[in-house]
Amino acid sequence: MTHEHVAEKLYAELKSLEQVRTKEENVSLRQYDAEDPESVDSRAIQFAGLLNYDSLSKLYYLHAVITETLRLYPAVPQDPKGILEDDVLPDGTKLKAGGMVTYVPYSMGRMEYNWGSDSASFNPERWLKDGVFQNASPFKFTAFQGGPRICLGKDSAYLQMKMALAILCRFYKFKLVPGHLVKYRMMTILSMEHGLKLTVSLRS
Ligand code: HEM
Repeated sequence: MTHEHVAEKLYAELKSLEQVRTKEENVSLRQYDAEDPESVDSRAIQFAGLLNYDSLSKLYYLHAVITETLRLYPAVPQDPKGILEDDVLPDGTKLKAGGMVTYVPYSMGRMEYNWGSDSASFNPERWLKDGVFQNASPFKFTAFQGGPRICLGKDSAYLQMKMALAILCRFYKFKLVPGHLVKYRMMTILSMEHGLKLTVSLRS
């Protein structure tokens, strides 16, 4: 299923970055205009110059799109643990040494109990309140695990994903090749059975 309205909303958010460029930034970016100011390379370099920790942290819709993607398609879909000693979980479940216990972000991200009746829908808006991103507990949104062993690279991962996606979604449109079968393979890392075939076209 395509979500063209999401791509257009994201594009609008990214375009708005260009309007808040300061005088100083315009001056420092001018050097790239010299050769061919209209080439996509030149414009992408200029745009990349607008991306920094502060500007990226205000891209709430982009943050919501990434988080909603990881809710439905967590990079680590299931996370098993070996049991070293007999133990009892807070709900009374008894664990035996030598066994395994697994939490499953793929299923937890789709539970109506957690996400409501539209849990299966891709809806970035669920993460926004008055346009501002609202975090969920890491025990509800478990793509990065929670507690003392939570992913140490979470912020770094968001920064990298936001940087790459901001440039790609500002300059290109992506369309799924008609008839291409999108199928996931559940492994330690969620991967795609047949890859993801897309047509890429340049935005103006
Ligand atoms: C979308 C990207 C990422 C996802 C979904 C993700 C997810 C996770 C998950 C689920 C765990 C827990 C694994 C376990 O049960 O032991 C984990 C641990 C960890 N991640 Fe990530 N990760 C991502 C990117 C990164 C990046 C970019 C870095 C480094 C810059 C990183 C560094 C770590 C480290 C060091 C741990 C081990 C923490 C510990 O056991 O104390 N991760 N990550």
